[in-house]
Amino acid sequence: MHSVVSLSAAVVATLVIVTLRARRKSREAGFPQGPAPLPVIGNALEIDASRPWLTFTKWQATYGDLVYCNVFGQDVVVVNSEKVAEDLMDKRSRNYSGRMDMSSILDPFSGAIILGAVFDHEIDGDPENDAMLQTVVKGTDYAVRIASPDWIALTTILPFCKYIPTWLPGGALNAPNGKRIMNEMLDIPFDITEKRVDAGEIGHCVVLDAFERFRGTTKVSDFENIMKHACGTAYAAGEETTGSSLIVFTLAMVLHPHVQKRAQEEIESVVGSDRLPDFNDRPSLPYVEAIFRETARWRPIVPLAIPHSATDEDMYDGYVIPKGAVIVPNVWAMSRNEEKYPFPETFNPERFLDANGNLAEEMPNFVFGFGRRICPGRHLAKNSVWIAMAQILAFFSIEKAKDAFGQPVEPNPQWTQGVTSYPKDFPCAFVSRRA
Ligand code: HEM
Repeated sequence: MHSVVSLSAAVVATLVIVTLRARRKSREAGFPQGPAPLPVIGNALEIDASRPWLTFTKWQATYGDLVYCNVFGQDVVVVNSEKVAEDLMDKRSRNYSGRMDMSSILDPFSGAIILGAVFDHEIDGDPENDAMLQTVVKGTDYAVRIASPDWIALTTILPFCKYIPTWLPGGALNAPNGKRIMNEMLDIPFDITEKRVDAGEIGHCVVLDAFERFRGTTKVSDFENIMKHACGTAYAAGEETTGSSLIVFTLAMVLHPHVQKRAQEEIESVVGSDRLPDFNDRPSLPYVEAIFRETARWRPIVPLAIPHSATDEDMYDGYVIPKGAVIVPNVWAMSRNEEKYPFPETFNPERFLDANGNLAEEMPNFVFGFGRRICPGRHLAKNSVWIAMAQILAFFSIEKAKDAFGQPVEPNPQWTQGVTSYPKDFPCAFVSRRA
């Protein structure tokens, strides 16, 4: 008994000493403040693997806008405010535009949008039998799953999990199988589109534009490979984010019928009910615009953006940012800035308007990231999400679903976990407002 107690005491004492040393080391190195790391694993156990932005936002109260932590030996610097994010990632973009060495995971997120815009592809008939759609959906689904924080954490600790055969439980994310899925996502849409380009059957789209400008020239080396990656990632990045924004919007409308009603009244007074709103109406629909902005702020769909990395060591505000550190823009914390957005948990489009109902507060552009890595699809997203919202509001009322007794069902959705965060399926009803 005695020796067990002494052994435990020795282990505890050793852990305390190593922890204190690790903390002293990071203080001496001049890193920003942060929680004390444990040996080897650093702060990994303290971070909520499924919603890390909540942990980082909690740390902001204790350590401020720039927080240092360590995850399995990797330096991580979390940026919790828009100002610091702009100072580092916009003004010193050259140093903070690297990505972690995770390109096989993240590349699928660094692309453009929707099959129509990229490939001039129309989904004809049954989506289940649309080869292009099915290939990219499968690829995107795989990419989203392997980029989730809990899968990354698990495979960092137990790398063999990536190789569990597909026929065993847990084998759905088998890496060689995933590679095949991802290759198909790159090859199949491109091959289909190339044939249509050659047959002169294709309308204006990203691929046609690139073919006209670069095919057969020396301006781009390895044209086919670059095009495949650009187009494959295009769908992944565009579809997931645009769709997620509309799901958040749907939830907000179900939960806030008075907001929806005011938007519909605005549309009716400006557009009437004989046609749908279009882009020319946008400046005359400030309340719809405010809903669009508040949706982006209320539940940012990419709560930690996509981490950057520091190319070289840097100094900021007296702190050292180590070379190679992962820089995490905590978009979630920025959206919870109470000075700018009082009662941030409340969905309140009026916060973007003045007393006369005119737009007064800018679009929360931080939801699109920073610096050289800022989302290149943001202009497209700002238009495609807005037009979808405006036309849905004009055509439908989004209401609570009713149960078997005709009683409204309160939505209480679960949220997806991963690079993007949005509500999983929840009951609601789209009721047509037009005969
Ligand atoms: C509401 C919709 C969208 C949101 C909230 C969003 C957000 C983001 C964010 C936060 C990043 C990371 C930026 C950073 O690292 O600082 C990003 C990257 C990216 N987004 Fe978007 N995005 C949206 C729509 C789109 C669309 C429609 C496209 C394509 C047409 C797109 C293409 C990309 C690409 C290619 C990157 C990677 C850029 C790079 O690594 O250099 N996004 N997006």
